[in-house]
Amino acid sequence: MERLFIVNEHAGKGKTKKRWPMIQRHLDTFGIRYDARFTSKPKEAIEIAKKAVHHYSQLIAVGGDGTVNEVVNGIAGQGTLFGLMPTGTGNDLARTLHIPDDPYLAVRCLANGTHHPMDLLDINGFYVAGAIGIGLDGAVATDINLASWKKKTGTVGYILSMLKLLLTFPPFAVSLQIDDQAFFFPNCWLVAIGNSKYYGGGMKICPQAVNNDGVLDLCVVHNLSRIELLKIFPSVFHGMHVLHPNVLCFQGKKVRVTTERPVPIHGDGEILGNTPSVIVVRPHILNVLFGS
Ligand SMILES: Nc1ncnc2c1ncn2[C@@H]1O[C@H](COP(=O)(O)OP(=O)(O)OP(=O)(O)O)[C@@H](O)[C@H]1O
Repeated sequence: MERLFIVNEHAGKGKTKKRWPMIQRHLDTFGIRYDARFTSKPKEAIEIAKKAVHHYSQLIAVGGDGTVNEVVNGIAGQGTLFGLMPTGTGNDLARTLHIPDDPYLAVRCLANGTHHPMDLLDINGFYVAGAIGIGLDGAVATDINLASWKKKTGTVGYILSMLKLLLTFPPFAVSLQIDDQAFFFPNCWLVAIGNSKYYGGGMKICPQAVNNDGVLDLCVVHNLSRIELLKIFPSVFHGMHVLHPNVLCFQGKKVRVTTERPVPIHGDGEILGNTPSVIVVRPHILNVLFGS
């Protein structure tokens, strides 16, 4: 068998459970033969994917960005083709790869089989397909992941967490070593490192990021009052925050992040511990199926 679908029925607050039978019908319509495995607990998709690379030439994640990152971590560097059916809440990688939300159109993309190599971010041996956030947004991700009702309410939970942390999270001093250049920001809110443009369900945090250019893009938000930060926040959905003089963009291949106190890190919404940290771009390490 050529294709394995790894299905997280818990992704998308019940959406995946409803969508999977539709996806199956469309797969039959297109005459696509496949096997399917369902995850029974968090992180299991990594193990399923690791074993499946020996038996399948294509692995397709059915879920959101959490499921995507788990499958990606099981297959990166193995040459196995990676595809996805977006049935999660945020679906940021699907947005980047132009894979439609509609199950019929998503299956049609898969049937067309257009693929290209893509870069990934490597943080302490863990791969991230979209973007990493350090500081304020890491604290927001932590807050949401700790309160399951906030996860369930989606955007409402996100906005409530963001407002709470905008009022309470203290800025931090950060040293960045980007390749051979050193920077210091004494009053920083967040450092985002993008392989792709999006995180957090459509926030264009690193608008210049291209996921197959062999470089990582950084966005540093610093030296703003809480009120100013609140004011520029909506502009991130259009990537216009980078026009503000206190939002700085950099590019590189490797970044070392050192902070005066440990601050939280997330990768595509999953909690990845605290600083200090080193993030490296791994060029063309994953072959991905994409839409038109
Ligand atoms: N059987 C399971 N029971 C509970 N949780 C699971 C199970 N299988 C996987 N998970 C976890 O579900 C979490 C959420 O999945 P995922 O991120 O794909 O969906 P989402 O949060 O709705 O979408 P997005 O990340 O795009 O917003 C993942 O962290 C994954 O580890």
